[in-house]
Amino acid sequence: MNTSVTFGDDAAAALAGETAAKLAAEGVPAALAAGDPTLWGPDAEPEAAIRLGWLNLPKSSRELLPRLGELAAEIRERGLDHVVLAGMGGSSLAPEVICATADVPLTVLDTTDPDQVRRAVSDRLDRTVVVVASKSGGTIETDSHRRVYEQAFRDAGIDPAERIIVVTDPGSPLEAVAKEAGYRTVLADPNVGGRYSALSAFGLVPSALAGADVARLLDEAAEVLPSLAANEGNPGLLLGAALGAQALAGRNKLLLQDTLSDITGLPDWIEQLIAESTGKQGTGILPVVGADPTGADDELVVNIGPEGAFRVEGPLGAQFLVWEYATAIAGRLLGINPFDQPNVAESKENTSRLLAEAGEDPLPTGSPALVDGPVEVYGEVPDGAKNLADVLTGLLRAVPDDGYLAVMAYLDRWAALDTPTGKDASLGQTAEAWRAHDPATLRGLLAARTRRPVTFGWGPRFLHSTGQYHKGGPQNGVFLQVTGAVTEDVAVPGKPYTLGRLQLAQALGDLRALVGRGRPAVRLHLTDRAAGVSHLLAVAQEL
Ligand SMILES: O=P(O)(O)OC[C@H]1O[C@H](O)[C@H](O)[C@@H](O)[C@@H]1O
Repeated sequence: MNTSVTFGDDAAAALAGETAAKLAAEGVPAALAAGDPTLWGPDAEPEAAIRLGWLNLPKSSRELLPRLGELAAEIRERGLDHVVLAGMGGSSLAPEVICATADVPLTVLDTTDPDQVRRAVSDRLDRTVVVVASKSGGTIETDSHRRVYEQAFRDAGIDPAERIIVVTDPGSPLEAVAKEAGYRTVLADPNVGGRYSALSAFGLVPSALAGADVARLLDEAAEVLPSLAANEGNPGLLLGAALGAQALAGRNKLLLQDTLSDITGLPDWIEQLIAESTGKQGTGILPVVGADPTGADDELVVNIGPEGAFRVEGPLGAQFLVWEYATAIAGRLLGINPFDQPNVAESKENTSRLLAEAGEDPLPTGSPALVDGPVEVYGEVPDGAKNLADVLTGLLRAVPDDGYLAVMAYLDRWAALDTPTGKDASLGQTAEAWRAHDPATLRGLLAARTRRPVTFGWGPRFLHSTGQYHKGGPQNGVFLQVTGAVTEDVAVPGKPYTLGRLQLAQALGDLRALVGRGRPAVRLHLTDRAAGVSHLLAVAQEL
């Protein structure tokens, strides 16, 4: 199956073509194919030297296939048909797309929300196998999920060693834990960064266990691989040239559309790849998922699939590789290191500090600037703001001409599915009821009231994705956090914090990093989650 990049208009095609030709004249495709770490300048070289393994994965990951086949057969034989993946960012976004595209069920756990974690843990525990995936082996969310599941299995009289499978880098603290506990472990290629790991053990292990055809994925990637070494007919070069050159020309908001392709949810994966790779040193490309084009000057619309002017067509395995390649190329054009994420650590450190300093006391939330029904508003609100509508209007007004509004919801992603719909409700009515209670609906409501891009992220998931861009990219973002009261918390065995406390500390830690940069940022706290979401959406609707 062919992989192609198509441009809608002559100007866009010419810009991409000229830029690609220049890169080809500099020998970039051959150098990248040979794994040359000098392509991003001397500062990036040490990191690039250990981050180009993704170019070999279509071949090297084949070695994993027999083991994956065995593991999948084993869990099937033991009747374990509920696969849970605990992993953040690069350790879960690819399997989510792979499994959604293959239409096989996978429960992804990339949250600290107590309700959402409880929802997963109380679902078919007797038939559950948990893949604990972390490259560094030190990610706090994933560590917490492992601890919560270990406890839940023990409480149910199940030996965790029969149910937990670990994917990590050789030598990580998680590998040591797994060895000690007797967990089956698949070690990943350490020369591949998290967000470039779709075709590594991180992408393949959970997907294979869930029933996706991962051999086919590698075939699809292997088919496009030879073209990535070429100066002509190289879709990765052309896409990267387009993304980089367009961003340099000011079109640095990348609207990702998923229309009529056979692939489900690829924009969420691209979002992390592009935002974390390019959003640094005050520059970068902001991916915007789920938005309609507004025609603004800084907007670049790219479609996955056969629709639209500027589009990338090809099967999922090839798309992964082509977008990774394109991101590396765009990084070179933007003059940044596409393999590090220097500003992600800052929020993590703030979170740890907040937890350590508070001890057993409540976290330092401050007092609300105003209260509107079930919504408390924290942070700087516009002068004279009397209610939530004034606050939202103020935030929208604060977005600069070249900026964006980021909505970040630290809530249960699936809570809207609990909305009672009545047993005779049609599919359409049910979907409408869910939409009306889904915090993600806020994105569209606010986007309808501004010409600037509005992004939406679930916290803490986005901290491992667009969070890097928010803090490291151009400082023109305006930020709206939503947190919610916790009525039933989840303990993290062996740790002094609960999930609810960790979640709030993550929100406050990131807020601190944003406010510290002088960015307008407000936290809305829902004292009653369901009522708060309804109120928030009703107010946004009426703006
Ligand atoms: O796989 P892990 O080491 O647990 O990392 C998971 C994620 O967290 C980090 O914060 C990075 O910013 C991401 O790029 C990474 O994918």
